[in-house]
Amino acid sequence: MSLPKTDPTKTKAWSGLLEHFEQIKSERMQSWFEADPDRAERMSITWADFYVDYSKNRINDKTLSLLFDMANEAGLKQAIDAQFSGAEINETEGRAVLHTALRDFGNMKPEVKETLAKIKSFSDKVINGSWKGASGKPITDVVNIGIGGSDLGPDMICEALKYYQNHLNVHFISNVDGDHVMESLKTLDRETTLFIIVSKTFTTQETLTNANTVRSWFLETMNEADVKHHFAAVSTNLDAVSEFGISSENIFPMWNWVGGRFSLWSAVGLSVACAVGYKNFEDLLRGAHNMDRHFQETDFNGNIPVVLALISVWYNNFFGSESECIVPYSQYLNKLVAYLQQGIMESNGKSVDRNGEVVSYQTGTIVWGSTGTNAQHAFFQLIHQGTKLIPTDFICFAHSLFGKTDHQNKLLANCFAQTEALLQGTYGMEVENSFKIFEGNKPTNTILIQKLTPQSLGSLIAMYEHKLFVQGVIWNIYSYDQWGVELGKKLAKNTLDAIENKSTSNTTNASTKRLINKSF
Ligand SMILES: O=P(O)(O)OC[C@H]1O[C@H](O)[C@H](O)[C@@H](O)[C@@H]1O
Repeated sequence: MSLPKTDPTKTKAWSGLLEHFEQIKSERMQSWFEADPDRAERMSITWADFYVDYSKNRINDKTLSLLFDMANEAGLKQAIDAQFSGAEINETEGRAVLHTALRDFGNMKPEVKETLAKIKSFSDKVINGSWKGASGKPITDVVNIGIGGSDLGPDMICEALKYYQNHLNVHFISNVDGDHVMESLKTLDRETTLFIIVSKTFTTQETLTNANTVRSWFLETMNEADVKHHFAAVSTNLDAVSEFGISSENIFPMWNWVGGRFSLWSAVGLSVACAVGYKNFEDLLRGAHNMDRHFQETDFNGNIPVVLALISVWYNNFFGSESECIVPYSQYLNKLVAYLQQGIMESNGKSVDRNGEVVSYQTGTIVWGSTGTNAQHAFFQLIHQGTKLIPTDFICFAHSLFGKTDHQNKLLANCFAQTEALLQGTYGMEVENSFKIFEGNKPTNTILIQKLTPQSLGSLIAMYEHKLFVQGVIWNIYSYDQWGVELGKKLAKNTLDAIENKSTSNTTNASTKRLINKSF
């Protein structure tokens, strides 16, 4: 089983969409709402504790039907089956893509089960204090050292599930910036801190540099023999971890069939299990699995990731939208966008198709955003009155966690009101002058979830994972490699040699040469 290799622009549906776009590109959503009282009901999906309203989009039934035709012609069903079957759909790296297998409790690989049991026992001990530091004190602080997929996921989840957090403080050291490392260490007590080094490859320059610096700092007052009480690691490269000096009982495996940006469901989530307890970590995984099943089993027209992906393709490839915005109305989700940026942009930032040909159409969207209501007072002006069409996802929760009704009502009112303002603008209204005109007709999706729980959070993240996969399938690209990151890494190595040796004789570019010389 492999991924189909269909050029989307050669499908019948693509030609149909081009023609259809010309017919409806200037139509106003407002008039569709007025003409069709069932629009909101028809263009929404209720699933588990999710209500997804996609009616405020510049689509009609014909658009949807053509988009579904395109998905069929692109072989989306076959692609979904190929992914879940464990086929090597990451062909350029010769790997399967099975992050979904990490959360499939009914059908779990023995090595995954075993690792989950190890995560449970380790995190239980750290939380209940039976895991002792070298001097016999319980752990108070857990520090995750990793970058990219080995940092963004756990950091985002720990922040999102703060409400469920126990007494442990969690910290994240990611950037190779030494100031970041030293700032993070400033308040930590060596005797009560546990460091988890997370790196799929265990070759990442930033993580290894940071891990070495932290170990030297640790050894300023502690002994080599104490390391095993304070350092754990998560990696596929078990030899390199042992070489670093971490004892085997503190090593957690991960596997090549889990991409870094999809790895929070593996032992990469160890800091999450420590922060919120294993039960909540498992609930997160179960929530993701529920979304996996929805994605795998639901017809395209009721399938949340599929519908959201196709609508996004519609704006990207027909309206020419370059970016999309994500605005969660929950301060807990303030790291969600950074996390999704890696997932979405590292996956779909590709310009060669699955046949090895340079694409003739747009692929990966630029994803950006921040939490509401803060974003309203920052960049919303541009979405409302700027010249660009920026489809926006509004994510909100029906119930808050602390039950502050007054705040919650205002938070939701702002969220819903923004989608309406973007839809209506001042169209048909009398305004004093042209500066006060809001064009409106700006597309939004609203994802209303009952409550922020580990389970609903798991479902939400899995929703975006599947959405990006569907887009990659349609664009005929390989979403699961990331060759583009490699060149910069190579050049950084050469440049480091120049900086360290204070010599630019091997630096060819004049601008880089001057920059290096100015830094001495
Ligand atoms: O987990 P590591 O092997 O240290 O990799 C960390 C990160 O490295 C690179 O930047 C990759 O592009 C990312 O996908 C990965 O998450």
